[in-house]
Order: sequence, then structure tokens, then C-alpha cells
Amino acid sequence: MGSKDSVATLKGVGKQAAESLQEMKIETIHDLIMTFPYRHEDFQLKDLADTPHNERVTVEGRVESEPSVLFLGKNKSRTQVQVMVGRHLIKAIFFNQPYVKAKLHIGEIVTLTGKWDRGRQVITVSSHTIGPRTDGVDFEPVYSLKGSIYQKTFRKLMRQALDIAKTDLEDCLPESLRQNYHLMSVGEALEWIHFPTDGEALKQARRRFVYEELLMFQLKMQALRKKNREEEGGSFIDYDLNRLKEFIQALPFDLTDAQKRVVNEICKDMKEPFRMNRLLQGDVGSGKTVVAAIILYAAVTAGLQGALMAPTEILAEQHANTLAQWFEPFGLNIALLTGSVKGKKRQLILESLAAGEIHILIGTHALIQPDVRFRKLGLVITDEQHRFGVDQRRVLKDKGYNPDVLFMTATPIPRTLAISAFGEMDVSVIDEMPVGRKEIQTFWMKKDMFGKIVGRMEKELAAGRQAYVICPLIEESDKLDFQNAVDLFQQLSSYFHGKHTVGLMHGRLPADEKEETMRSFTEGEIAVLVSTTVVEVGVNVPNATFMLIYDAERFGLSQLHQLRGRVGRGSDQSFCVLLADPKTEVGKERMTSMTETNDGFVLAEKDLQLRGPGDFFGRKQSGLPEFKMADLVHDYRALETARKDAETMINSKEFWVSEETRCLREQLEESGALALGRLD
Ligand SMILES: Nc1ncnc2c1ncn2[C@@H]1O[C@H](COP(=O)(O)OP(=O)(O)OP(=O)(O)O)[C@@H](O)[C@H]1O
Repeated sequence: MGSKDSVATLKGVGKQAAESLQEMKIETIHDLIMTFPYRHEDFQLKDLADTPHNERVTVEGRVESEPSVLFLGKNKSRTQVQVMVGRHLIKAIFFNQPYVKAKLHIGEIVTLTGKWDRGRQVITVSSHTIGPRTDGVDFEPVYSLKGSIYQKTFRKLMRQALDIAKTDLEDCLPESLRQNYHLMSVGEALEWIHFPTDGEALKQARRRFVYEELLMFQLKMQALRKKNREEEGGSFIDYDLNRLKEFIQALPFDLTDAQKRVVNEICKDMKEPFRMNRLLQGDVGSGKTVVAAIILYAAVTAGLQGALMAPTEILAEQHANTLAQWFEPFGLNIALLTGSVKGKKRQLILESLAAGEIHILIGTHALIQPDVRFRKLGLVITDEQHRFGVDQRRVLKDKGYNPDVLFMTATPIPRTLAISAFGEMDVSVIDEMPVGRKEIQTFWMKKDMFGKIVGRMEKELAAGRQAYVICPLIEESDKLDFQNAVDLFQQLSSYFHGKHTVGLMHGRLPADEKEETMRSFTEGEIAVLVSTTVVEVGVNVPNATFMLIYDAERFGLSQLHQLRGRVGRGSDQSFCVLLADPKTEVGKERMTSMTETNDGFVLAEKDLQLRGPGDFFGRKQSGLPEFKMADLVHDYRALETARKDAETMINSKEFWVSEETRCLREQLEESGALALGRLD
């Protein structure tokens, strides 16, 4: 028997177990041994003096008092007893187990496992045995199981499977790498992961699998990057540096150093014969649009066309207006194509585009519709990468274009996530704000202070500034007691009646109404814009200096930061008020973080810590990989190492021929990374 055999050949696999295994997609013995526990129960005896607050701990102690039981209602009770653990006299609390009273006698030795409250010196017991600890099991693996199989049965099968697999197990990690990083062999590591008896060895075993998993992932990414750049043959964009300089000179402001740096990085990339595949990150308001404009112009000076795709019509229109202004003196022909451009107008645009008369096309998804044909497309910029489907490039390719691509995002992505989610890309970062910007002052307030807040808003309005009021939902829903944008719009309209105009904006308005409202707000005809989160991305109205966010606890930190970024875009002092009544500690921490910093990267790291990588983008299509063992927050060093190693390997000759790397190569082939455009 060997590791490729079916798990059905193991002893003791009955019908139920077989069904459970099937449900867990475990078919072969190899699949089984590669199913790792999601955690290990730690039953080692610990010294309470070294145990952090709220940690799970197992201790041995002597009962020092008669237990007392308090009944708290139906089937609810709390039993309390004093126990001497080493030199600590602590309280042990058992919930809903009144029968333990009869077993706990003064002088008796007990072993308790539970959560340690360091401040109150209390253990809330989750399991216990009367008598000293004798079983000798320090760690117990806990698997995430499906169906009706028990942990114990699963462990028994695992034992058999591991013994069989050991006879023919191949180690994919090259010996030289293992030696270099002092990593265990695969057989050894599997033994420790599934049957640990020693905490340190368990840690080392985990370290091996984390590295292996991240290396494999990065190999895929790097292989893809290499393939994208070299095999598909990119365009060599031979731009005219002098004309670019003239354009930059003519801008109404000087570029920041960070903007200059990223423009250089991107231009260098465009000049190379490879296809550019780059992510441009910049905090809200850091000035990404002008960078986009400069490099679009670069493409135009090379005789090519450029496209800029935005996630919403509002944003596409805003970009079109801004670019039209900047490019007007340079005789460029810029067109806007969105879903609401129809009929003859659309036909005309399509014709000029195909004839090469339009230099830069700006729009939404409408840009990649089947009938949109460019004459010579050289560069595509997409704004807010994670809102776009990943298939767009394939669509472009299918049309016969293979342009350089730049993705822009205003969501500062912590580096660990950036190199995982967008690992096959190069990354440029604008990490500096234009001069003269003032920090937005942020306050966290309760609803009963509404009067005061509106007073403050009025002061800004009286000075000729504008304000946003953001609500999470459009209409009142039975289940969710959110403030309703329509209601609020009415309230504020009557409050400011005769003094200031109030506008309403939400996703369900028809496109032309949205556009009209946005235009009025941009031009200052509307003073207060009540809106749902549709204004979240990119809207640029520098005269707006006040933002009020309702039910702020409903938003993630990155989203709040995005919203807040709609103010503070000019040189005036701006304010942001978060109306929130968070119930959880995490929620409170989020509000406090918002009041403490304006730095999107700091907040992004915080968000990642508070919510974990899966929730970070708040959307399924985040493109984040799922790892079995690795954790993007804690294992970021391993991720960086794996990335460097993978890059070296993929670009070396040996990797593709050496016997040592054959196993990795085979896995890479199986994953499809060498054949397809993008991985799962
Ligand atoms: N170097 C600069 N000096 C002064 N103002 C600048 C500079 N660069 C950009 N700006 C201005 O700053 C404002 C914000 O720029 P822009 O809209 O490009 O930001 P952004 O990075 O796209 O932000 P968001 O992600 O929030 O949309 C604009 O009004 C723009 O004209």
C-alpha cells in the first residue's frame, strides 16, 4: 500500500466515515495526511505567573475550600472553589456543572483546563480531572471535520495513513533549502503536526509547512509574472520625454517627490519590451489621477491610444473633466464612454476610436464591451482594482490587444496582502501627500450630540464650504435600524430651508440624476450632500470640508478612511464626525484609531489585525489566496522570504532542469500556473 491508495483501504473506515471523508474531499491517503489540524489543544502544565491574561491554560492544584454552587435559573449554575496552584491561591469557576461540587473535597488534587483571568485570578474551567495529571498528552490536534466522523476516529485513521505514507513520501522542498532554513523533513514534520508531544517540535513542523506553502504560492505568482512579461510579448512604449516634461510643467501644481518617483518607475517599465503589469497604491487624496494622466500622455506621445476605466459613472465623468482640462492646451482628443452614452453619440465615439482620432478613452466597464475597438491601444489604467473582475485583461486579449496595464487603488493595502493578492504584479506606492494639506480633525460622538454637530456644520457652510452626510443604507429596513438617507435628507432640508441647499445621492437613483446631483455639488450649487457610500471612491470636491458619518460602527476601518478622504482635499482645515455607538471592544478600537491617525497605511494594518485578511477587502473577489497553514498576518516574514526565493528560482536556469526541484516543478505544472492567464 502507498500514499496514492484510497482512504477506503484503511482499516476501520465504515460507511459513515467514508461519507465524511468524501465530504471533506479526502480521497487518497496522501490527501488525508495533508489535512492539517486547525489548532492544537495545549494541555501542558503551565506556571500561572507566566500565563498571559485570557489565555487557555492547564494547571494542577489542591482544593482549599468547600465548593459553593449558585443557581442562576433554569439549567444555569455557577460553582466556585478555591484552589492552590503553586504559590497562587486562585478561584476555579465551573458553569452549569453543579455535580462537580460532590467531587471536590478539601485537600484533593485536581487538574483544570480553562481560561485564565489574570486580574481576578480566576480560571473558568472548560475541562477538569480529579487527581494529578497522568495521561501525559500535552497536545491534542483538533481537525475541522465534516459529517459525522469523530476526532478520535479521525486520529486513528491518521495514524494508519501516516505509517503507510512514510514508505513512499517524497519531500518537495529541496535539501539545500531545508538545510539553509533548518526545516524538518516532510515525514518528520507530518509526525509532529498530527501527533505532537513537544511544543517546540510542533512549532518547527508548522514552520516547515508554512514556508513550503508560501513558497509554492509565490512560485506560481512569479511564474505567472515571468510568463506575462516575456512570453506574451509586450509593447515597447517609446514616449517623448520632452513633451512629457512640457505637460508636467503646465500642471497647476508641482508634483510631490512621491509622484515623481512613481512616474519614473512606471515610465521605465513602459519603455521595456515587456508588458507592464503594475499596481499603483496611494492613500486617499495623494494624487493618483495626475500620475495616470502623465502616463496616458506618455502613451499618446508614442503614437498609441490610452484607456482609463473607473468603477462608477460619477468617477469616470470626474476623471474625464479633470483630464480634459489638463489636456486641452495639448490638443488631445478625450472621450467619455459609459453605460449611459447611447445611440448616435456612442456610435460616433466608436468610429473615432477605431479611426485613432480619440487619444484617450475614459469610462466604466462599457470600455470593454465587444463593439469597442481601438486603433492602437497601448495602455490601460483601471482605477480601484479590486472592484473590477479579474477577467478584464482576458477580454482585452481576446480582442487582440496586449496593452500595458496599470491598476490604481486608493485602499492602502498592507504589504503582506499586496504581495499575496497581487503577487504577480510590480507595485508602486505614493506615500506622500501634496504640500499644504492639513490633517483632517476627526471626532467620535454619540447621537444625542446631533444639535451640536449640525451647529458646527452650519459654521462651515456659512464660510462658503460644503458638507457630506453619509448613511449606510438607502431605505429603512425592518431588520436593520439604520438611519435612512431619505429621511435624513428631508430633516436636513427643512432645517436648512432658505439658507443652504441639500442634495440626495444614492445608488438607486437613475444615472442621469446621479450625474446631475454630483455636478451641482461639484459646482457648489448644493451645500450639503446626503449620500450613501456611493461617494466612497474617488469623488473630488476640494471645497467640501465637513463630513458626518452616521452609524460609523457599521463600516470597516478602510472604508471609513475612504469616506473621510472625501474631505481634506484642499488647503482648508477639514472635519470628520463619526456618529457611532459601537457595542464591541473591536468596534470601539476602530473608532479610536480613526480619531488618532490620518494615515491610511497605519489604519490598513490595524484593520488587518482587527478583522483578519479574509475580511480586509470586505468582498469575495478580493483575490486573496486561502492557505492551509500560513497566516498572512503572522507569517509575513516567511512570505517575504518565500517571495525572494521564488523569484530567484523562477529566474534561474537550474530550477527548470534540476532533479532537486523536480517535485516543485511538477506541482507548479499541476497548478496550471504555467499554462493559464491567472490562477484560482
Ligand atoms: N502635487 C500636488 N500638489 C497639489 N495638489 C495636488 C497634487 N497632486 C494632486 N493634487 C490635487 O489633489 C487632489 C486629489 O488628487 P486625486 O484626486 O488625484 O487623488 P487620488 O489619489 O485619486 O485620491 P482618491 O483615491 O481619494 O481619489 C486633486 O484636487 C488634485 O488636483
